Amino acid sequence: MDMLDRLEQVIRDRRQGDPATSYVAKLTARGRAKIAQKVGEEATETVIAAIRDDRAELTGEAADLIFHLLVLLADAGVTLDEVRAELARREGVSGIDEKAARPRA
Ligand SMILES: N=c1c2ncn([C@@H]3O[C@H](COP(=O)(O)OP(=O)(O)OP(=O)(O)O)[C@@H](O)[C@H]3O)c2ncn1[C@@H]1O[C@H](COP(=O)(O)O)[C@@H](O)[C@H]1O
Repeated sequence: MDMLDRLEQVIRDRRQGDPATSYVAKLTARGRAKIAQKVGEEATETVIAAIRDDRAELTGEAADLIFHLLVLLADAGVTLDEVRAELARREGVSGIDEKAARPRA
């Protein structure tokens, strides 16, 4: 089990926790739109750090982005293994295009 798998498990465990003591529980209680908004904010901060060429800031913002994306995926019931399977599928797609990259329903 790698770091991301462990974090995914912690997020699953904390979702129904006490919002007073758990950030995951607090953000989850605010609803899907708020979680998605946070992902958008963290993505923007990641982009800004990359454009500024600030390596340390980019690393921190990337961690924030991945964490919030995992919270969003958990809320939507999408697992990291499903995302891995999609990426693995694309490994076999030559000259990937938008249609080929889109997950199959
Ligand atoms: N990786 C993280 C992680 N990264 C960032 N954050 C929190 O994300 C929040 C982001 O701060 P912001 O100012 O953007 O958000 P905010 O203060 O809620 O303000 P709003 O914009 O939402 O109104 C901070 O409170 C950070 O502490 C995280 N909180 C938790 N984790 C992991 O999740 C696990 C479970 O956390 P709890 O649910 O708190 O137990 C922890 O053990 C960590 O491994």
